[in-house]
Amino acid sequence: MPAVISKLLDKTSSAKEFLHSNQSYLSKGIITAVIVAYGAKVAYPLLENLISKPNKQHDCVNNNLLVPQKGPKKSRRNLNRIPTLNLNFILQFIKLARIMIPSFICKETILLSGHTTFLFLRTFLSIYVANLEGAIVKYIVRKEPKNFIKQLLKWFAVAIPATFINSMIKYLESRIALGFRTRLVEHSYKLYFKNQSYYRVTVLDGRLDNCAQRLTDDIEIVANTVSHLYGQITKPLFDILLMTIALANLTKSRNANIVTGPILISGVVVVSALILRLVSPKFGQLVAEEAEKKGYLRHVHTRLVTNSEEIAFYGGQKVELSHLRSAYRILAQHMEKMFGVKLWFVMLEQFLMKYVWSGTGMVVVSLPILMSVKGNGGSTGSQDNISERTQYFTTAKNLLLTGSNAVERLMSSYKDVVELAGHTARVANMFSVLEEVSNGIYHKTIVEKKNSAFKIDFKGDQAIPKGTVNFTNNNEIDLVDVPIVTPNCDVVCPSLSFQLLPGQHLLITGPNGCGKSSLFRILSGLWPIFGGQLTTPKNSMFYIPQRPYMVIGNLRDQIIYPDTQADMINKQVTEEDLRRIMSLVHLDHIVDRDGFTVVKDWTDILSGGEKQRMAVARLFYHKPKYALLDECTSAVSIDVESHIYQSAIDMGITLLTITHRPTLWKFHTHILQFDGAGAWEFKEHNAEDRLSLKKEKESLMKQPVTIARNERLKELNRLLGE
Ligand SMILES: Nc1ncnc2c1ncn2[C@@H]1O[C@H](COP(=O)(O)OP(=O)(O)OP(=O)(O)O)[C@@H](O)[C@H]1O
Repeated sequence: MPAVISKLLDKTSSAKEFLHSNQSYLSKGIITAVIVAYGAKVAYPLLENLISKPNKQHDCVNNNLLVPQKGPKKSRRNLNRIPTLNLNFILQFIKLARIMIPSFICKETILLSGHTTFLFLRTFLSIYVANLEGAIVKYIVRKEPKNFIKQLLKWFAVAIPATFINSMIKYLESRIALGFRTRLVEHSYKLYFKNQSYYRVTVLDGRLDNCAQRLTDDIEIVANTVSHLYGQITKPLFDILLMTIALANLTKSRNANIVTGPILISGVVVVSALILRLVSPKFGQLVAEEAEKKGYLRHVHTRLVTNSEEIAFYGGQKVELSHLRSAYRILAQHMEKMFGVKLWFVMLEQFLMKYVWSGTGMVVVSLPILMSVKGNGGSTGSQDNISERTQYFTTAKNLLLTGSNAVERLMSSYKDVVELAGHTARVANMFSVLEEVSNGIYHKTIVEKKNSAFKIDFKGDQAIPKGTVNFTNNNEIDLVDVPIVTPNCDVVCPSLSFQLLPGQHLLITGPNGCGKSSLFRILSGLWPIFGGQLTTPKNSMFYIPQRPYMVIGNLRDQIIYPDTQADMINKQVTEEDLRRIMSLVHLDHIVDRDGFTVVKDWTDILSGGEKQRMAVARLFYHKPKYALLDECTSAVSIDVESHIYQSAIDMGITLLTITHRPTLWKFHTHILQFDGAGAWEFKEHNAEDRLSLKKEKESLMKQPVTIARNERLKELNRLLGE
């Protein structure tokens, strides 16, 4: 608008005179109007959203987010809101702000104070430069080269603090963003690792679609945007405030009491702000959807990397590529849609802010001229008067320009705030879900099973784990009527009871999917129990899966995991001890080859059998009371396997073994046999008996097929767990 005013004034000297006499009314009017307009712009949507009812569209948005179809009211309310500027956003933002700025005096507040000071200084500098430019123009008009050079040198001198202040503003903005991010990351890690939430949130709960995306990208965007918005909003506010004061001082002596212009400008700005508000796309929702789609694409990539060898063996690249393409296409289509709606919104914004406002400025400037009595203010005055007026005009124009830019920045930051709402919603939802999960509250889409022998209690869609878990120092495992229930509330076994004492080695058999590994998950406390009573020794169980996990680090780290080197030293375990353990599992050649300290990608460089033996080395290092062995030696040769089992028993470790290998029977004293239909049998086991059953089965297999033979074979299979 000031540019237009300037052009207009350049063209007509009478207009120059007019501005000279009416600057006060014009500048004050414009500034007041834009402040009013901005206030209306911000306040209107806030009020509107505070009183608005939830949108119907919510359900379909959140179906993508794996939100429970029939979730409890509180969580549904939180997750089903379209992220936008409303009360929910304010509450979520306050929650995050308290994490980002934990106390009145902390690193972040010190950085923010510094940032604010530099923003304030920057505004002062703008006023100083505006005055300086006015003086430069004055001396040009007066043709006074000496004074001109003096002012020009001042102008150059100002460049030094100006560049310093500008750089400091950018530097502090980045530092604040990093500070906020660190606080949010620390908080999220605390929640993510509390009570194994990282496992529970994916397996037992269904509310967070892609935690990794929220933990990384969303947190980063929230921190950066908040830090950026702080400057983006504070600086224009300072600009408007100080420019208004400067302009008021500048035009003090020329006050005019005309109100038509300010009213007209205020009206136009308020109406254009309302139009923009009315047609503004739901940026918060759009960015939340974009983040979700980006998260899915990342998830597909991660799966490909994790399972690259299996995929390569299968030659599954065609299918994987199609998954990746489809995930990318969904993201790209969404972004195209976003760019589309942004395009016409930005067009409208530019049209209203730049052209409608400037047009109104022209009208306001021309009104008093058109309405003034001929002959008034038409004189050109002396050379000095002209140069003074030119200086005055240049300064006022610069101040107006800065002020109007500030208003434009403020108004366009509304869009950023709405986009921030999208990311804030994702991060705040993640925090509340993690908090609930770490406290044992899970929500998942569950179809209630009516005809199960065990009845799960539901509150809404939330299954209530009613069983009790006692931790004991007696080293016994005792289950009384404990059902095996999956996270989807499938009852695999309605009631299981057995007691095991140290030295009683248990063999667990049964068909696939009958609940053998689930029993381990229950014994380890990963899955909640829905009934009965479980007594288990505390911190005395060590689980080894069929596909062992290799940790980042060197060979020593693989053996002692999850201990650290410091723990190992505390336990007075030496590298010599580790070497002995490695030779027990026949892995001494790896120690000779790689040593204990070389960091390698052990998942890739060790064979399947070596990885399993490494996991057993871990068991031997920790020497727990109980070992939960889930087909953990299926890739190990039978002779080494027998040697490993004997060593474990010799170390005093009590074994609970899931295996399909009959060669391992002899190492166990008890057997738990599931039939796959919910029934089970727990009894003492005699290795001799099993051997004779096995022999009987082998001889039956050689006999001709009869009904009696088949029936007996079935029975033998049941007894042998095959
Ligand atoms: N995270 C999970 N969410 C939902 N259901 C699960 C989950 N993990 C396992 N299940 C289900 O629980 C049932 C028992 O699984 P479990 O892993 O205990 O079987 P298993 O007896 O160890 O079988 P296998 O011999 O094949 O390893 C299966 O039907 C399985 O699909």
